[in-house]
Amino acid sequence: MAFAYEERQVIESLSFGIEPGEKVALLGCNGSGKSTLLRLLAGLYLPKGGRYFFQNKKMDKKRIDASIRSQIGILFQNPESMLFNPTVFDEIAFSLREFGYDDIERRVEEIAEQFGLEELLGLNPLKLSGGEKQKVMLAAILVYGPDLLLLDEPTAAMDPATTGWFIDQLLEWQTTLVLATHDLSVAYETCERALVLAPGGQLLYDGPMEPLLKDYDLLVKANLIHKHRHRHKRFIHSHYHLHEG
Ligand SMILES: Nc1ncnc2c1ncn2[C@@H]1O[C@H](COP(=O)(O)OP(=O)(O)OP(=O)(O)O)[C@@H](O)[C@H]1O
Repeated sequence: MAFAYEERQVIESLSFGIEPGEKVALLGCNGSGKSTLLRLLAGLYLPKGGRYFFQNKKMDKKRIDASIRSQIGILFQNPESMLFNPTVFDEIAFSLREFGYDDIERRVEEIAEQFGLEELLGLNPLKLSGGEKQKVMLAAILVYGPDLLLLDEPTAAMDPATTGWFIDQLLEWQTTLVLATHDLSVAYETCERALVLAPGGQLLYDGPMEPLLKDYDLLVKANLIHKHRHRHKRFIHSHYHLHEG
C-alpha cells in the first residue's frame, strides 16, 4: 500500500503481511513513517494506493465501525492526546462502555491491579506523570482485549524498571503486536520479527530480529545506530552507538 499527506508521499509501495499472534517491531528513523503506518493499520487512515486487509477483509470506509474499533487498539506516541476523561477509572472504562461490555467495574479493577494503578483510579489522568499516563492508556486499550495491538513508542516515558515490567507484560499478551520504537533492546526482547522503514517509507528489512542486529551497515543506513565521538574517562574515541529511549 501507499500513503501521502496531500502532496507529500510518506509510505511508498509497502507490502507485507502479519500473521495472528506475531510480534513485530517497526523500526526506522524520525520521520520515516512509523506513526503513519500504525494509523493505516488501525484503519484511522485508508491507503491512497493499494489495499489493506484486516482479518482477510479489505479495510474501507464502510468497515470502520465500532466492531473493527473493538478489535484494534492503538496507543499514540503522545498519550495526552488520548486522555480526556475526568478520572483514571472513567478513562479505562470508556471503551468498555462504548463497546457495550457488562461488569465494567470488575474489569477496570482487575486491569488496574495488574497495572498497579489501583491508587490512581480516582485521579485526573492529566495530572499523572508521563509513564503513568502511558500505563493508563495501555490499560484502557488492553481492558477490551483487542486482537491487534499497535503501540507507538510506548516506553519513551518509562523508567528502566517500568520498561522491564512492560516488556514482561508484552511477552504475556497473546494479541498480535506491532511496536514502533527506536529502542533496539526493547524491540529485541519483545519481538521476533522486525520491519525497518527507510526515510521515504520504503521497506529496508523484513525478517527476524537476530540477523538485523548484526547487520551494522543496514542499521546505520536506517539511522538506528550511528558513529560519533565521545568521552570515556580521559579518552575521546568513536564507535557505533545506540541512542535508546
Ligand atoms: N498530519 C500530517 N500532515 C502532513 N505531514 C505529516 C503529518 N503527519 C506526519 N507527517 C509527515 O510524514 C512523515 C512521517 O511522519 P511519521 O510521524 O509517520 O514518522 P515516524 O517514523 O513516526 O517519526 P518519529 O520517529 O519522529 O515519531 C514526516 O515527514 C512528517 O512530517
